[in-house]
Amino acid sequence: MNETPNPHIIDADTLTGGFRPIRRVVVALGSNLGDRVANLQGALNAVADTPDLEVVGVSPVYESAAVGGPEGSPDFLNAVVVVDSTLHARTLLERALAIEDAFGRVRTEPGAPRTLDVDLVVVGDKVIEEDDFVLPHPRAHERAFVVLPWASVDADGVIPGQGRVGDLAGEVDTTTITRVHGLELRIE
Ligand SMILES: Nc1ncnc2c1ncn2[C@@H]1O[C@H](COP(=O)(O)OP(=O)(O)OP(=O)(O)O)[C@@H](O)[C@H]1O
Ligand SMILES: Nc1nc2c(c(=O)[nH]1)N=C(CO)CN2
Repeated sequence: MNETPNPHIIDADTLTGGFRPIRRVVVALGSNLGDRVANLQGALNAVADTPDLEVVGVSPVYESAAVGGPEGSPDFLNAVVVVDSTLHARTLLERALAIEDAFGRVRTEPGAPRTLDVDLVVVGDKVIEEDDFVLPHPRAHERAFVVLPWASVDADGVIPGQGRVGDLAGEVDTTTITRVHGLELRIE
C-alpha cells in the first residue's frame, strides 16, 4: 500500500483560509431531569447563538420512556435541531459539550438521568471513528426519540450508512413515544 497522501485530494477540514463547506448538521436534544422544557428551550437558544451556524429546522417535542439507564429513570423530552454550519465537526462537538455543561449536566454513570444531553447525530456525510467522537452517532438510527422528531422536520434527511430518516422512522420501536402537543420550541 502506498501510504503517501495524494496531494491532489484535500480533506475540506484541512483547508486554511477563506473557504469551508457548509454542512447540514443534525443535533439531538434530550432532558430527563429538572425543568425539562426550559432545558430544551435553553439548549435551542444556545445552539442558535453559535457563530457560523444557522438553524434551519426545529422539531416538535417528543416524550418517551428512558431507553437504558438505571431502573426507574424519569421519562425524557427530546427534540432535534437541524442546522447548516461551516464549523469543523470537532468544534461542533466541543460546543455541544459546553452547552451540556452550561445546563448543569453532571457526568456520572452512563445512562444516568441528565438535565441536558446534546448529541451530534450527523455532520453532513462525515464519518469519524475516534475514541471520544463517532459520526454518525452510532445509536441514532435505532432511536425513536431521534428519528421521529428529525423525520417530522426533514423526512429526506440521511444517516450515512443507515438510510433515509423517513424510512428509519417506520422501522424503530415506537412503543413509548408520543408527540407533546401544544409545546413548541422557539428561538428567543
Ligand atoms: N456524535 C457524538 N455526539 C455527542 N457526543 C459524542 C459523539 N460521539 C462521541 N461522543 C462522546 O460521548 C461522550 C459521552 O456522551 P454522553 O455521556 O452524552 O453519552 P450518553 O448520552 O450517556 O449515551 P449515548 O452516546 O448513547 O447518547 C461525550 O463526552 C462525547 O465525547
Ligand atoms: N427516551 C430517551 N432515552 C434515552 C435518551 C433520550 O434522549 N431519550 N438518551 C440516552 C443517552 O443519550 C439514553 N436513553
